[in-house]
Amino acid sequence: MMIYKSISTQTLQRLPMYLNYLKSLPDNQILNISATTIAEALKFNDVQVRKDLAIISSGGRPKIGYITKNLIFDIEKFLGYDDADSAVIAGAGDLGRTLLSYDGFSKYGLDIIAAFDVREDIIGTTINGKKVLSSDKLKDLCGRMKVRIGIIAVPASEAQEICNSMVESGILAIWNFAPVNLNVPDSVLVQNEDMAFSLAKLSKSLSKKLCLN
Ligand SMILES: NC(=O)c1ccc[n+]([C@@H]2O[C@H](COP(=O)([O-])OP(=O)(O)OC[C@H]3O[C@@H](n4cnc5c(N)ncnc54)[C@H](O)[C@@H]3O)[C@@H](O)[C@H]2O)c1
Repeated sequence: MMIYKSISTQTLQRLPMYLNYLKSLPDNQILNISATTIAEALKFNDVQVRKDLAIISSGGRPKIGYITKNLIFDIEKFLGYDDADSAVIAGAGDLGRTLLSYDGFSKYGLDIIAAFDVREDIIGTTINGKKVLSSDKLKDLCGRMKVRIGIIAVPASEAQEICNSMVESGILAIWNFAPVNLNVPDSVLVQNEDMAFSLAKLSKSLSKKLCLN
């Protein structure tokens, strides 16, 4: 069994890119792949790629590289994509509906089984085959179905309360899109998602670039 060393956020962010690239290769045509080839394809530094891959896979061989399908397996295993986790979404508004409509999450081991909302006109509807249930049912359903991931797409004012219900139901990880800092016990993981932050970074980089020109 591979014992993983600790991993930086930057490495963690690069792993899905390696995975996407490897999965984009034609089936059964590229049996072995080197860190250098991956680095060239993604325009990354090859020393960096070699270091990243060495953390999550022991399959690299000098001059041969990695067996492609084994490397895909090792990255998926490290990222937990090999074992689908059930998830629910709180809030089936604009963002919640968009997330529910995206089928690609299953590739990342995320199986969204239902959504919860408070609006009578939305409750009982189905979005992309997923039922929207009343928010009152969240605790009971998540507890019974042993749901591990909760996605928060409710207004900021409602986010902490819905987060509390998720934690009480046994949810272990929260993907939070609401612009609030959630209070959770240490045992619960929270990943905050903020497009405004990414946009601010982009806009700052753009103004720096324009100043240099
Ligand atoms: N992270 C990002 O980059 C990003 C991008 C867009 C929106 N957001 C945030 O995501 C959240 C949702 O945005 P939206 O545009 O979909 O809003 P929206 O108003 O379209 O949808 C919110 C939904 O939550 C429901 N809701 C309200 N209280 C609830 C509760 N207690 N339980 C369950 N459902 C409840 C509402 O009925 C509504 O359907 C907001 O907090 C918004 O700020 C974040």
